[in-house]
Amino acid sequence: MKDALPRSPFQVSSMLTLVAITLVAIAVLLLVAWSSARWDTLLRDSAVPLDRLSQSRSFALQAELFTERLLAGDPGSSPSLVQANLQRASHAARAIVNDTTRLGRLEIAGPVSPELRLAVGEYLQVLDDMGRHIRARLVDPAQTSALDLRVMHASLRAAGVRVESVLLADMNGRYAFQRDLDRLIGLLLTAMMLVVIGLRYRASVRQRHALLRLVDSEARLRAFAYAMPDTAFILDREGRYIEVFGMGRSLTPYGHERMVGATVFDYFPRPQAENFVGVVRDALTRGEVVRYEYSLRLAGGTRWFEARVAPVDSMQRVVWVSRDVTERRRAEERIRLHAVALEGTRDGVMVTDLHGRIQSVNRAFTSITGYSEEEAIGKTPGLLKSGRHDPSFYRGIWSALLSGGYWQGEIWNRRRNGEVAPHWMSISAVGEQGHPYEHYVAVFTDISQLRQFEERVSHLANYDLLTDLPNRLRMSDCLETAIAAARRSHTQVGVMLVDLDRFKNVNDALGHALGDELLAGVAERLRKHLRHGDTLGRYGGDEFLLVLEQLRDAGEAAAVARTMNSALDQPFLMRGGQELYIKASIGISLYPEDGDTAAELIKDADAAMYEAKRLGRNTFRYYQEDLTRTANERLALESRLRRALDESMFEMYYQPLVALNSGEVLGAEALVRLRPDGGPRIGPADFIPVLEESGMIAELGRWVQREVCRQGRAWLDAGYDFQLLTLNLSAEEVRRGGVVDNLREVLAETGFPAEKLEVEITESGLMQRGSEALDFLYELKGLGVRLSIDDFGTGYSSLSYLKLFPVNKLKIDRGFITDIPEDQNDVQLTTTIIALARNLGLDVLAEGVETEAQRTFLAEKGCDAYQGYLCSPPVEAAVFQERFLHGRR
Ligand SMILES: Nc1nc2c(ncn2[C@@H]2O[C@H](COP(=O)(O)OP(=O)(O)OP(=O)(O)O)[C@@H](O)[C@H]2O)c(=O)[nH]1
Repeated sequence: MKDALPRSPFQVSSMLTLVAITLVAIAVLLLVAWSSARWDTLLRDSAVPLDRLSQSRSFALQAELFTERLLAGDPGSSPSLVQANLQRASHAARAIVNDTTRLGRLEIAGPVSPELRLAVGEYLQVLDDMGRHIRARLVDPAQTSALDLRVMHASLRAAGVRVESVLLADMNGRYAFQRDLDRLIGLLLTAMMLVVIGLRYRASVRQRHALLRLVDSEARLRAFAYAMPDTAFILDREGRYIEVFGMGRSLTPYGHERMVGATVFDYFPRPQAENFVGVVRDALTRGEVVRYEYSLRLAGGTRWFEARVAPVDSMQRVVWVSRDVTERRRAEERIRLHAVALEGTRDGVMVTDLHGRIQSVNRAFTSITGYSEEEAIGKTPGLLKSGRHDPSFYRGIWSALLSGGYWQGEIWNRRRNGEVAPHWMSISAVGEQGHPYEHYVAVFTDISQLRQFEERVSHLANYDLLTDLPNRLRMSDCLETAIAAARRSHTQVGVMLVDLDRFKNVNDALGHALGDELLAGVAERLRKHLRHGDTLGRYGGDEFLLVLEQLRDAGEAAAVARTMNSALDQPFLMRGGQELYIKASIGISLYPEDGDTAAELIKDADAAMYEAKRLGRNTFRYYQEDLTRTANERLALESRLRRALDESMFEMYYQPLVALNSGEVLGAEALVRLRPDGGPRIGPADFIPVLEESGMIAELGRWVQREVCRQGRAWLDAGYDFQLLTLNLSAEEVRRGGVVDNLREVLAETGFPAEKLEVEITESGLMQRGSEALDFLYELKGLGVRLSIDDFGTGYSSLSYLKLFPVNKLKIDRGFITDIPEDQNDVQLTTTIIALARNLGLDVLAEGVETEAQRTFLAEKGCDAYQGYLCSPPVEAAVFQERFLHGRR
């Protein structure tokens, strides 16, 4: 599109000047025309009166002449002719002031001045006198002589001269204005000439300036064109180089001076040259700038150019500005390759601004995290928070980025589907060189598989392939750790080496494969019998190592050894259907007695194991001989108790509970005893701890509850009434759970009234369970049974707890009663416990009352009831019934 140029102020003023000059010229021409017309008029106005005057004088002279000729007798003259001439002379003189004469279309009617009118009047006067003189001469020539006529004529001439001078004076006046007018016109013409000359001069000066500016501008443009970094050509439509500009011309393969005049066909292969000419013609045809990209083979290799081809319409030429875009194309290519690489990489990439807002993510980000680009952009990386790291972890990342601009490490992220996975992440702060940071770029890899692999490798390094048990290396570490922990907590660690007996025979007889299967079976069996917190490993060959932590005493290790031995009692069923039996010999060593390093303890256990082998296998041995003996005794007791449980060798004894004020037997405390079985006598104080440690206590507890309720029901059914039967719950029994359920079941089954059953729990047992005890007691209480706290005073009851416990009774431990009333401390304590119970609204019963003095003391202090030898020791049910229930039927 061609734009109309706006008019410059210079053009506008030039035009105004031209118009003004034209108007002035027209005015001057009009003035000239007017002046010339006036000149005509003036000349005519001046000539006509003079002419009339001259006619008048001429007619007067004629009249005079005809008079003389008539007098002289000339027949050609006559009086009428004289008269006619006189009249004509008079008429002509009058016409000077009165007559209007027409000259063509112009009417000459000069203004008549009074001076003229006066002069003409005088002239007519003289003419009249002359006419009279002439007529008088004609009548009487003697009277009036020719001289008279001559004199008259002279008067007439003088009057005529006066008229003439007036006329000339008039004319002079008129000529003065006309001359002024002519001078004015002359001045105007001169001024106009000067203005025109001035304008012409100014125009020529301007033209010169414009030319200079043009030259200057062209020089600038040329300098600019030469200095520009691009290459520019002016080409005609045939592809001929008209001019070459620009610094970039050095990039042209040919010296540009040489190029001018040549055509593109001289330098480029025909197809390419034709393309160039095509572009030139396209630009010319379309009349607009055409863009065109092309490449040239130059000395340094192929280079790319981007051309803008602009038509110069009027000349049928184009300006071809060509820029070397090789670097840009390479940069673009690099960017494209980077983008492709970024999109193609398996690493997740996330770019955030400095506030942590995600601005861009790649494809791998989406595949690793499950979040699409749209979902991620604008959010913060908090999107991926797994909850596995505490705030200080993230603070650490930020402080590393802010101080060093870089962080690298493992981070757990959450996928969109909620899965949590470990990622190895590097975060770098990035920005243009020399500028502050603008973005953070986080690159991360999902290392779940690597972790799994590492775990697998670590598993392989630490675990045995066949049995999947920790291997020797791992077990040594594990033992070291256990020793360190035991050292801190002052507890014992048991080390047990389990070596299969005659395993070689299995291999030899049945083959290695079956041996392997058996080994795996043994590992599985031993693992099943592990206690919580113990660790089993394969130490090598057919040897297993067991680390027992938090060991209370040596006996506990023996119990475990027995469990392991008996775990192998059952045959192993092989895949092939064979049943195999295998036994093991076990060596035990203890930390800290036998050593305080893993190596030492294992060596000791090994020695003990060889001892067990030597003693006939399928047994265990401590590293220290006497420990083995004690353990054996303990094991013997355990098996005796086991048998007693299995064969119902336990029985219940009942000790009466007596009201202190009335002496009435209120009921009995049921106490378990072991029936004589041929072995040494053994009381509850000895067997209850063993039962507790071996876990048999729960079984015994269940039996006791059932037996007491059964007996109570039987007595009630037989018509013996009593207030209550109490039974004991061991703290271990409570810990193992199931008491409430069992009791509920027993009460329901036996039909024994819950309100007649009292459950005693030791104070220390309750305290061990802390706040859980409260829940337990309420559950128990919910059954409707009574609750009492046994051995009160021996623990460290918190009063606040005591207030909360839903108990009915406190039982004062026998230890406080024995020395009453002699021991003042005991007296004081017992008195306080009784007062405390009263204050809390609880019943109070004293155990172990053996003397009357004790009974009296307790009665005085307000104790409710007692039990003890003063009334009766615990007795068999039948005896109790006989002695204390009979009278109650
Ligand atoms: N199948 C199988 N056998 C193994 C493996 N590791 C060790 N053994 C074999 O286990 C046997 C261990 O023998 P020993 O413990 O020395 O002797 P033993 O026959 O068990 O007899 P005692 O230990 O003295 O009761 C050797 O025959 C070893 O070859 C294993 O991974 N697979």
